[in-house]
Amino acid sequence: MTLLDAITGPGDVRALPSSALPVLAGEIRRFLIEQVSRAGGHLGPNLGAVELTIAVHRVFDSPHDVLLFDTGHQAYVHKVLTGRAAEFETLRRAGGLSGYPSAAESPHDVIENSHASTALSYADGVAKALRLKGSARRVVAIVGDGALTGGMAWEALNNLASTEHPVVIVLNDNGRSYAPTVGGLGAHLGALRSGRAEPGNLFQDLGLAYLGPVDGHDPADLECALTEAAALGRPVVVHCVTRKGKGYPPAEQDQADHHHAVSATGSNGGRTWTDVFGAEIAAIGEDRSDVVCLTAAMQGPTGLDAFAERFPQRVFDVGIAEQHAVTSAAGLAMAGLHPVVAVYATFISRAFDQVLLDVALHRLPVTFVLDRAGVTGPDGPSHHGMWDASVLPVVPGLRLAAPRDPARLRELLREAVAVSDGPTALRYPKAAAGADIPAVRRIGRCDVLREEPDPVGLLIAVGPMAKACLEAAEELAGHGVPVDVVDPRWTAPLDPALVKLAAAHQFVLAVEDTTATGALGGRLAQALAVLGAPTRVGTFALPASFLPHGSRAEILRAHGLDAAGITTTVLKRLKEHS
Ligand SMILES: Cc1ncc(C[n+]2csc(CCOP(=O)(O)OP(=O)(O)O)c2C)c(N)n1
Ligand SMILES: CC(=O)[C@@H](O)[C@H](O)COP(=O)(O)O
Ligand SMILES: [Mg+2]
Repeated sequence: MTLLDAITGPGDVRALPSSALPVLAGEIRRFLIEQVSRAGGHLGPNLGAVELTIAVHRVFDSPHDVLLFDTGHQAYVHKVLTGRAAEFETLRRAGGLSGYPSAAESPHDVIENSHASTALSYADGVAKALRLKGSARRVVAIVGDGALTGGMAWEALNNLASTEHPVVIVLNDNGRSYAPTVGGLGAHLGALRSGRAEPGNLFQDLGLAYLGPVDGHDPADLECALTEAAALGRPVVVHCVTRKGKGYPPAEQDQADHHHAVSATGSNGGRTWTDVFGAEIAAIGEDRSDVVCLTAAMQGPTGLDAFAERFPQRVFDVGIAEQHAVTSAAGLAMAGLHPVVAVYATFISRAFDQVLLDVALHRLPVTFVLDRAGVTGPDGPSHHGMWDASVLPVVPGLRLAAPRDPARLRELLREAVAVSDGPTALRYPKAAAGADIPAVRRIGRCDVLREEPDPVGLLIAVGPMAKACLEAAEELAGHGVPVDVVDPRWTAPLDPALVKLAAAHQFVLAVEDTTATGALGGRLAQALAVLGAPTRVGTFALPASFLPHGSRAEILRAHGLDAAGITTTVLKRLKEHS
């Protein structure tokens, strides 16, 4: 029986003698390495948070005290210490443990959103409420150095600094996001870590108490500092210095790669959309010296490494700061360049105002490349890229494209960076990019992929849905239901040629890897209604809800967005209207 076997909750962690803590930490590391290497997930961040999380649970009393994990990818140790070790076999799998805190799993879990830089704002709000309710519960925010590069974090610190709220800010400083933390803050934290804080202390200058730097892998140091912080009764930063991947040499030596380890079964193989983008943007960089790229602390994951290697002066990592990235891109465009902002689709939501009023209002040539669009998979509801294709079409002058295959990604990316009078955006999923799908002919901006002599309907295959739509069309032909298939390529604004093509069919179904609200199908239906066309238009997309984690294929299949589901839906809807 190991110490870990006996941990059913934080009470068991607090009951351990200090002498047992290094043994427990070692057991937890071995457990994480085994579990995460098999299932995939955030190995490096969690190996770095072992002692820190043990200390937090020994000094504070969750769930009476409120523990707020920023981003939440480093909460595996928290899950182990709150009685969920036995469920780790199911980590990030459909129906199993989430890779982030989940209130449905435990009363110890609070923030479910995996978007960084939010924990201090939650802490500010929770602390204000507890104060008004006369509660003595304490509030603890565990925040990474990378998350501190997000603007929200400083909006919250600005507020917290003017209060006497007992908020303990555990700064988990390993000096990195994926890559080393950038900017003046990265340098300042480095100076504080080394004790060379000649320019003073940013946190103290704001009016916050500061304790540190503390060895984030020394249980006694950590408990002493957290106990002192808890007794202060005012907002305090406990600056813990940790190492990402601690205790596992491969993760310590290649910290970026082990930030998010792929499962032992490996990825689904094959060239990904990100690979295709990465090669093409580097080629474009050769042809267009005005093209520059921006990343929000995710140069590698968004495929910009090749461009950065070739053009180091033309790629800008702004930290986890998507809002700043977009408006800085607006500045770059105002000064005559063509910026490409590469972010995951889910994170562009954070910068909608900047896209709308800092870029589009000025009709600036900024191109947004939205990776991980649509159903993302194991990262769960706040990582699915399900809202960009609904919100971006309301931006006046913005053109949105969805490539169906590698050739179209290259083609549409070049079309996008050739636009000089407004913003453009491309979106593609976290998946193998598959083979090229040739067009029969082009109408307007659309590619006709299949054309029947006497079709009963039209499938509008948006982006990566093309393959499943063509397979469905083949199945439908076997049922004596011939349908045409068209790929719009540019999904917003609506192509008049697409509207005209749809008006020529009795039945049209738009198949989309995005939430149904605001999708292309709805906008097409409105346009056809204005024309008075008799066409029946349907949208076949994801529900307007938060989808749990699982594999991309499982989730798409569950919502009928595979060939079989599309076939069934077409037959069902044709029958309803017969
Ligand atoms: C708004 C937002 N942008 C990007 C990401 C992707 N992301 C996940 S973890 C991470 C790095 C976080 O660094 P840090 O806060 O220092 O935590 P660490 O992994 O070092 O423990 C990033 C950029 C995110 N989760 N949220
Ligand atoms: C927590 C976070 O936002 C990232 O680490 C994300 O989990 C990475 O996902 P990918 O594996 O799709 O790059
Ligand atoms: Mg970090």
